[in-house]
Amino acid sequence: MTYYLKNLSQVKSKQKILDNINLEIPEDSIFAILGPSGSGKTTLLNILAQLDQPSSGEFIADDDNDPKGIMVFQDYRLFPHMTVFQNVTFGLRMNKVNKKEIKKRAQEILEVTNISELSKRYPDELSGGQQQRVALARALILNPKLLLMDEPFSSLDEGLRKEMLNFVKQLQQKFHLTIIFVTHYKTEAYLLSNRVGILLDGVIKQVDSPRDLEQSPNSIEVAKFLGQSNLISGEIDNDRFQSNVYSGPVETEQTEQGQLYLPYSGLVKIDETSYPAFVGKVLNKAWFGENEQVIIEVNGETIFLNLPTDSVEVDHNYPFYFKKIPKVF
Ligand SMILES: Nc1ncnc2c1ncn2[C@@H]1O[C@H](COP(=O)(O)OP(=O)(O)OP(=O)(O)O)[C@@H](O)[C@H]1O
Repeated sequence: MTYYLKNLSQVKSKQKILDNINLEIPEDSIFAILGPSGSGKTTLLNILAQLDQPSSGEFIADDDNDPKGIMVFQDYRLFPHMTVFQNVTFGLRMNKVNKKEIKKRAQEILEVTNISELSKRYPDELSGGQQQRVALARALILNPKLLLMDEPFSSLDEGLRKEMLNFVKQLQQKFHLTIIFVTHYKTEAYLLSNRVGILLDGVIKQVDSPRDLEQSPNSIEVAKFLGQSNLISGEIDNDRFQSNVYSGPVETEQTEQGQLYLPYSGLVKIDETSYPAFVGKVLNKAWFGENEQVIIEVNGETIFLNLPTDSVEVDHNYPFYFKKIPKVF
């Protein structure tokens, strides 16, 4: 089965919040939607969960007349006066499923989500991570085909967030779920999914793998939103770029002026390739694991790069290379 978002638009208070969204999401996969605050992520998920109607367009599936996602909310939305067991089984009780079946399903789901021993506690007796597991269990017990996750881990600290992301990946594989996960954290989107859609001002600007997004953003808006890149202004003459940092061939649609896109990671290397970039002096570097953030000076301009640890030394000059012909927006 494949889910299709076709020409989806949403207008509220005469303001266009979503503008002609078209997406194809195969079942048994995780699709991440990455966008800043206010870009329309929640508005989109509300439509996919049938909590709201779009102004135009449709959400359909080729094997399901009435596709509807189950939401897991950012703020958990647990019922404070109910125990974990009562929260998790709420949907089944509302659907009048018999008690024996409820108990059996609850046992399985509580175990899978590692909260069996918490079943008698109330939400205010749980940590944020535990509450999020309860919210997940409450959704999973309904056997959803499509799970919609709205920034579910944004209030967790970094370590726990990574743990929960891994957990979601495991759940996806175990239950063959289709998950649409919205977030404004790039690392969350990249860790979870190999297919990420960038939502800016209600428009899906690009859908690609994390690597392709980083190495080949299709617009300066996407490049700026992804951050972690140097943008160098210069002149263009016959597909050749002229600037203080780099002068040479580029890939561009601009004709007079543009900005050279140099992401911190991935495009500029110290290893020799066919595309010489520039010579720079290392001013400073900061270690973070296998990579270092290196600050270099090129003809008076400062450039940030992530390079393999110990590949350069402070106060030395090095020739740098591009992996491929760089892009100018
Ligand atoms: N009912 C409404 N009437 C008018 N404007 C609305 C309405 N609902 C949302 N908006 C506006 O639509 C835009 C998108 O809102 P939405 O909540 O979908 O964004 P978001 O990407 O989920 O943001 P966040 O990450 O902060 O939750 C915002 O500018 C918001 O103010």
